Amino acid sequence: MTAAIIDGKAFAAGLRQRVAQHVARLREDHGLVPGLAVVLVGDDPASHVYVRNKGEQTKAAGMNSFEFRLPDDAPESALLERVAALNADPAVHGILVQLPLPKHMDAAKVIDLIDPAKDVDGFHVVNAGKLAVGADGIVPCTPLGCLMLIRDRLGPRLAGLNAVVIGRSNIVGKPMAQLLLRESCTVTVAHSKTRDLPALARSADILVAAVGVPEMVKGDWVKPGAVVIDVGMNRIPKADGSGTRLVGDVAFAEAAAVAGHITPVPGGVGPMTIACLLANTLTAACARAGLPVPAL
Ligand SMILES: Nc1nc2c(c(=O)[nH]1)N[C@@H](CN(C=O)c1ccc(C(=O)N[C@@H](CCC(=O)O)C(=O)O)cc1)CN2
Repeated sequence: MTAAIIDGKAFAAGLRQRVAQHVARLREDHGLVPGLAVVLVGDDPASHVYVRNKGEQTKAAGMNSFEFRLPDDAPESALLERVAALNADPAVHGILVQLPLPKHMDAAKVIDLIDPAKDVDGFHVVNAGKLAVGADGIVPCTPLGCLMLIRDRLGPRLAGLNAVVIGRSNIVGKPMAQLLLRESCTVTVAHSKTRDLPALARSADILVAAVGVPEMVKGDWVKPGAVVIDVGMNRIPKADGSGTRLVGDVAFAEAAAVAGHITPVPGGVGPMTIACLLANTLTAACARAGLPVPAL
């Protein structure tokens, strides 16, 4: 079997277009322009690229983009003050603090200060709690994007399928498991202490790898025909020593020989993250205005 490749880049482009159409209607019918504020602390080169892309894609969708930068050695209080000001700003519907933060800052404390209604990352405990109890809230972008890609391949009815999520982070693994549970999948969350992970992975109709270990999931971990979603983004040295290349948590060629559907890295889950951020910002703006939240 050779898996069908899930083109996250194309799917994300379609989602951004649908968001832009809703944004245009919101402006025409209600004079409302959603606004997204992104706060970047420090000099991490990858974060700078992600934040620039977020700004460009926000504007391309017809929304207002506000960007704030703080130096690497800024005190935590400066970031907390910025978040408090954005909470109070009526032009801002979504707030995102780019992670990772410098070591002297406590990400949990910063996220805790974000107004949950503006927490377009869906990382606040209020939004995590809403997801856990099945209430409407803001869902973290990467797992939301993964679910959209899974649904696109398997249809809306995932009930009864076995899903294995490798990784238990608050940002991806746990919300991914909650989303699949909400779809009535039978969900197992695996982690570094899981016994016989290859056998567990082989039981999965849906296998999500979000562990941060380059090419850890081998071909013989994959059930024939499974949907394999690779959230990993790992830079490893090229074989000829001429720089680095990006690989996922899945050994792509091996897994693609067995799976039914598989996301590549790059071009799979990654582009969905920013597209879902735009969708969450639209959702937050509609919710605050008391307007129906569009189905995307
Ligand atoms: N506050 C947040 N911080 C971070 C998040 C997040 O969702 N919220 N996620 C990541 C970074 N990230 C967005 O912020 C992000 C990462 C990767 C991509 C992407 O499109 N990746 C491409 C490859 C890019 C490359 O070549 O390096 C792909 O996979 O095709 C988008 C967004 C951590 N921080």
